[in-house]
Amino acid sequence: MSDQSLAAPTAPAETGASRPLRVGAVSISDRASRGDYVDAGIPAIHDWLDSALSSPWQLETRLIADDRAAIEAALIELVDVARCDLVITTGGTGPSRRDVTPEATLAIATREMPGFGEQMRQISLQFVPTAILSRQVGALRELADHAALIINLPGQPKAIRQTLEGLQARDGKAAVPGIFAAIPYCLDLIGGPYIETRDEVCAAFRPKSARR
Ligand SMILES: Nc1ncnc2c1ncn2[C@@H]1O[C@H](COP(=O)(O)OP(=O)(O)OP(=O)(O)O)[C@@H](O)[C@H]1O
Ligand SMILES: Nc1nc2c(c(=O)[nH]1)N[C@H]1C(S)=C(S)[C@@H](COP(=O)(O)O)O[C@H]1N2
Repeated sequence: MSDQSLAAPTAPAETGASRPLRVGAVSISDRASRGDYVDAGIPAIHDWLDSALSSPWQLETRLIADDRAAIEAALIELVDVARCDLVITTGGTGPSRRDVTPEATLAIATREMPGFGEQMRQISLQFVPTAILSRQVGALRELADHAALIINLPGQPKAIRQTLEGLQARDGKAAVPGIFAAIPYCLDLIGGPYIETRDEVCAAFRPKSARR
């Protein structure tokens, strides 16, 4: 975890109530980044956000190799320079030697948000027994005047929708809620824009007192 002095603990985060959500999408794959196959990670993140978000948003994308320094640099640039509110990574969360996305994320983060990793593994276990192999984390990077939530998704492109959206039961209710249901309120709390979702894809949950 990076030096806590990055965040000024008493400083209010930048208020972003009425601007578009800025999202960073980072696909981390040795083979996709050198062109062995076409990257499917960024399109999957884009398409899911497009289906789920009803309020305005913008996307900044990066395709990089499983290289810790490159991942850290991309995350820092997306938060500090591009001023993303939310950064979604895909790939590099497993146990292979080249999988270093969680280490890079925690190295540039100010605080971990353990619920995201826990919930994503719970969701993924409904789809694949190897879900326990993902070391994915969620974390905040907090600057004096801006903050972002960073979440790691597995590299398998199908996992992107599964973890963000969760699993619907036959009655249409969420059998296992996707992690995105908690993201709008998390963004409220860290000073990001107030975002809205399409209930049929992802019903955002906010306490009554936080609804507008
Ligand atoms: N960015 C991507 N675009 C398309 N398919 C991908 C991508 N990342 C992973 N996959 C697919 O998901 C599978 C599992 O992903 P995993 O992250 O374990 O790949 P990997 O073995 O680490 O290799 P690499 O980092 O070169 O993608 C891959 O074998 C590939 O079929
Ligand atoms: N939803 C979902 N989660 C998943 C998977 C998947 O196919 N779907 N693959 C698992 C596997 S096989 C691995 S090794 C880990 C890490 O994958 P990564 O290195 O591509 O991030 O994610 C796990 N989580």
